[in-house]
Amino acid sequence: MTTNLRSGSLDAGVSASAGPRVGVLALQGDFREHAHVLATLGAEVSLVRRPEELDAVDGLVIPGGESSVMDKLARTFGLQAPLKAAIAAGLPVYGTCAGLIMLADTVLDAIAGQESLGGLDVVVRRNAFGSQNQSFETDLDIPALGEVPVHAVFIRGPVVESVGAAATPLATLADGRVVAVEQGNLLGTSFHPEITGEHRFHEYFLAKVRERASVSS
Ligand SMILES: NC(=O)CC[C@H](N)C(=O)O
Repeated sequence: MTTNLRSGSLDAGVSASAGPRVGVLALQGDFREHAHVLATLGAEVSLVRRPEELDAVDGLVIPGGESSVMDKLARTFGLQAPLKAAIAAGLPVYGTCAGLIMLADTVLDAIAGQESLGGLDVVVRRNAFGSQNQSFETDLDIPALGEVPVHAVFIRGPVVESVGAAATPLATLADGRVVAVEQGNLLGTSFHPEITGEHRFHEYFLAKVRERASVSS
């Protein structure tokens, strides 16, 4: 895939404007797709690979990808501790798929030594729906996002096996399994709105970012 994105900034093409400053963790995974959606919605988007790039944003998206790799790279790049500190300090963070795994307090079926950042009071199970060729799409009723169902694509996604007292389920499959959760400034989905043209999750997240940016400015 060709791209104009570089660390810490977004080149013309997906133009930045005076919207809220939102970073996308760009260690691995589909960070370009998130950057594109966020820029389309008017955010001032930057890619985050270094602690100082994290300091410069009012919100962060952790993309889909491979959580065990993202975890390793976060530690290698010295980002794990700053990310944990930012989450604890109330930075709005939205994680999709691997990003949800990164935000979960407890991860089942992790690889040996895999760590999450935590923050979301949930237990998630990796690869809960099977392998890549068992990927599927479905429509979800998500009242918090309006009456029109959300088209959701699952690609080796995690399921939220239990939701602790601090977190709230936002979406469930027909069989009752939880696939989207919220906790204060944290948002996580098992699926990938960034690849379906569905912008309501990003809009919902940007509202949190704007609110926090206005309170802390
Ligand atoms: N699409 C995805 O982000 C897949 C997540 C991946 N299975 C993981 O464990 O991180």
